[in-house]
Order: sequence, then C-alpha cells, then structure tokens
Amino acid sequence: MSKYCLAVDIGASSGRLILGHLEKGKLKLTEIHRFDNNIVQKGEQYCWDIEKLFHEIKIGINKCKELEVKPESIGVDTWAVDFVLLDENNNPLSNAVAYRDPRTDGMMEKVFNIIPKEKLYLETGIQFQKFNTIYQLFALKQKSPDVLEKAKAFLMIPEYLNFLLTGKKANEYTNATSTQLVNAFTKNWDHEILDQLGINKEMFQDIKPPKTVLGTLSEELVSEFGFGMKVVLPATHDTGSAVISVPEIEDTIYISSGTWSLIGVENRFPICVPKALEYNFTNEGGIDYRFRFLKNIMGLWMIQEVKRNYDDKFSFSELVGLARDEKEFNSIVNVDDDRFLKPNNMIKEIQGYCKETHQQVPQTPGQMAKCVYDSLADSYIRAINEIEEIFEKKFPKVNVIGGGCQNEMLNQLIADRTGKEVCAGPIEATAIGNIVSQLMALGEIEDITQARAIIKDSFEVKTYQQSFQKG
Ligand SMILES: Nc1ncnc2c1ncn2[C@@H]1O[C@H](COP(=O)(O)OP(=O)(O)O)[C@@H](O)[C@H]1O
Ligand SMILES: C[C@H](O)[C@H](O)[C@@H](O)C(=O)COP(=O)(O)O
Ligand SMILES: [Mg+2]
Repeated sequence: MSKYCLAVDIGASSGRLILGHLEKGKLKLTEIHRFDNNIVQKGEQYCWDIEKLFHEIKIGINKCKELEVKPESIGVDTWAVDFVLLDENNNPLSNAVAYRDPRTDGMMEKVFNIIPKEKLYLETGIQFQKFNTIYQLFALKQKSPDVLEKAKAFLMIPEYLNFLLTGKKANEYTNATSTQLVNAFTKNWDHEILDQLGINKEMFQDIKPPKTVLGTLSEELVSEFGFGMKVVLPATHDTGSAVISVPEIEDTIYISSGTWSLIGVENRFPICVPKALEYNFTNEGGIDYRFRFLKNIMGLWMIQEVKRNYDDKFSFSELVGLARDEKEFNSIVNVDDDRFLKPNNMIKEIQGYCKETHQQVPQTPGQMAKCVYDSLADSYIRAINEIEEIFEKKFPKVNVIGGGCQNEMLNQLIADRTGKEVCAGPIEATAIGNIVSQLMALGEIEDITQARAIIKDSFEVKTYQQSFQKG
C-alpha cells in the first residue's frame, strides 16, 4: 500500500479534499471534506472568499486526524486566471477578485491597441477570454496603478493558498499559462508583453512545473495539525489536473464538465494557426510540458444559476429529469454570449435571448433546464467539428469528466448528435489528476503513462452510443 496524498480541488462552485493512495495497483479515494465555493460581493467587486477557502482546507486536514491518516503530501488546484498581489511584507494588496467581475470590460480591446491580437496569440497561444489575467492586470494598472507599483509578489489562487501553507512563493506552469502572459515556446513569462503593457516583471515568481515539491507545512501549521506534510505542486490549474485523468487520451476529445465546460484534446506542441485563433482555441500548459488544446464553453454555470434563481428548490438530477419531460421544447441560446457570464438573473437572461431571437420562451423549470442542456450540447458539437477541422481527422471518442459527467441526458445527447462513443467519468477527475501528480513526485508512480493505466484500471466509466440508427 502506498503513502496517502491529499488533494485539495477547489472549482468555481465547490471545493473538496480527497485522500488518495495505491492499493494492489488501484487508486483508492476517500472524500474527506466538501464545501461550497461562491463569489461574494466586497464593496463594488465580485471576489472569492479566500479566507473561507483556507479555513475549509484546515478543516479538511484536521479531519484526516480523525481518520488517523497522516498524508505524506498535499497538493492544491483551483480555477485559473485569478490572483492575489502581496506587498513587501507579504500582505495582500487587494481582494482576490473573481474573473466574473466587470473590471475587465473593454480592457481586451485596449490591450489590442498596444499588442495586436494576432501577435498575442502567436506568442502565447492562449484563447481570448475577457477575464484573462493579462486584462485583469491591465485594468488594475488603469484604475489602481499604486497597487501594482507596490506589488512584490504575484500569486495565483492555488499559489497563494500554498503560500499560506508553507510561506513559499512560486508560480506553477499550467496555471501560469492561463494568464496569457507566458510564451508558449519559452514556457516562461513573456517579458516583451509585460514591458509593452508596463506591468512590473519583478513581482512574477519562477515558474515551476507540476510534480515539484514546493516545501513542507509551516511550523505553525505542523503544531496546529500535529503532523507535517510535503506540499507538492500538482497541475494547479484544475483543468490541467482533470486532463491528466483522461485514461485513453489518444484519439479522445475530452469535456471537463463543471462550472465551465472545457472541451479539447492533448497535444505535444502549441497550435497557433489562424483557424485556431478564429475559433478561439487555447494552448494551456499541461503536465510534462504537453499542451491542452481546448476552448472554454460557458458550462454548467448556467444551470447552477438557474437552480439558484429557483431558490435551490430542485437538485441537479431533478432538473435533468424535468428537462427530459420537455421533449417538444427546442429553443437554443448561444451559451458563449458574454451576456451569460454574470447576469443578474440567468432565467430572465435566457428568456430575453429567446424572445429576441423569436423562439419559444422557456417558462417552466423543465423548459429552462432543457434549453440550457440543449444549448450546451449545441456548443459542444460546434467545438468538436472545429477540432476535427483543425486536426483534419475524426476523433472516435468523447470522454466527459468532472461533476457534469453525471448528467446522463447530456451524455446521451452528445452521443446522439455526434454518433461517437461517449465515456462518462471519472467524476473526480481533477482530484485524481492532482493525486497521481503527487504520487509521481513521491516516486510511487513512474510517469503519466503508468498513471493513466492505473486510473483506467481503478475507475468505472459509463459509455453511451448513438440511440438510433442514422438514416
Ligand atoms: N447528479 C447530477 N446530475 C446531473 N448533473 C450533476 C449531478 N451532480 C453534479 N452535477 C453537475 O456537476 C456540476 C458540478 O461539477 P464540478 O466538477 O463539481 O464543478 P466545479 O469543479 O466547477 O465546482 C454541477 O453544476 C451540476 O450541473
Ligand atoms: C476561468 C477559467 O477559464 C476557468 O478556471 C477554467 O479554466 C476552469 O478550469 C474551470 O474549472 P471548474 O472546475 O471551476 O469548472
Ligand atoms: Mg472543477
């Protein structure tokens, strides 16, 4: 039996601490702690409650004690792009502002006046999302230049949590690439971009790859918990960890299905061709310097907001059931329209879109859920076709991973609409990828190939085929 590793996976809607260890060649998971993660309003800004998140991590670590398990290591992964700036005394200079905050409105266009969009893409290979770190920092420079001048350390969310755990500061490669400030070829901070935008280079830390042992818990925390742990850098971008868990990555299109739907493939080099730019695909960094050629689709955020607008009267599985009963309702929205990024009321926003496009307006929870799921499937199909056009090949399989792989209706919809085999699982793909990266760092697993073989052998996946014969 191997050592225990503790994964902290915090997505944009929920966080979880999961213990993992190897037993007779299989990976065994034990969920220790789960909690909600919601954007909070602080003054005029949408923020993450970073203090709450660190408190939840400590609750989870203390629960290990109750189980009499002392993990050898811990690794933190979260959503991308967001960050904390520290001053010379290592104190935060600002809130942990969330990527859905409107401060970046209009910033992308201002950056393009300094660095042409095409050049930015050729250098970084990163998709154009208005909330990318580059635009957040540019907004900060416009609105609060003093904050940027005082900043001595730039830490992304998992790295700030690592700092609270160890006192050490480092940027991790997979998450750093999501900033659109890392050169896809040098795999380091692109100083030319930083200089052109007047962003101080000194606050950025050395970029470390996944599987780096960053350090150990601080003495203060060792005395608080009663045991120490190594702190390992997994792929700290949660989607980077999730993609590690795709058991048969060759010839597979994955959909990391959570708050966002990240749809793509794994590649050995960046693809920055005009078509990839036109379709807004990204080349985010992966383990062993591979690339995650993917695009963001608005994702299950939309049903999360619909659920919230209905005062959480329905569970996600109940919403799927209600959607199944609305077979005749077929209105579709463009899920990737910025209007759905942070509307005041998602139900009203979807109804408004359908009205403006002269479609039947969803009135019932079932019609609303069906509209969301059908619209997501529509966007998935478009992205799959774009991927196959760029690669000039057909991919026989789609692997849905993450919490959204429990949506059987959506899985079947993808199979019916594409005619491809759809595999669903593992649900906790991100935490699994986090854990196997720690086990590789500890020498318990040799490499990514062995890791994926273990994952394939350890977790059931459900498969879906097209439910009708194509005429
Ligand atoms: N039983 C279920 N049936 C259908 N969908 C589900 C179910 N459980 C979870 N989901 C979907 O999974 C999503 C959460 O996925 P998860 O990977 O945990 O998100 P994140 O990591 O972004 O917080 C929910 O928004 C919901 O839409
Ligand atoms: C804002 C980013 O695009 C986002 O973090 C995405 O990359 C991601 O990883 C989201 O993961 P979830 O688990 O929160 O869906
Ligand atoms: Mg997630």
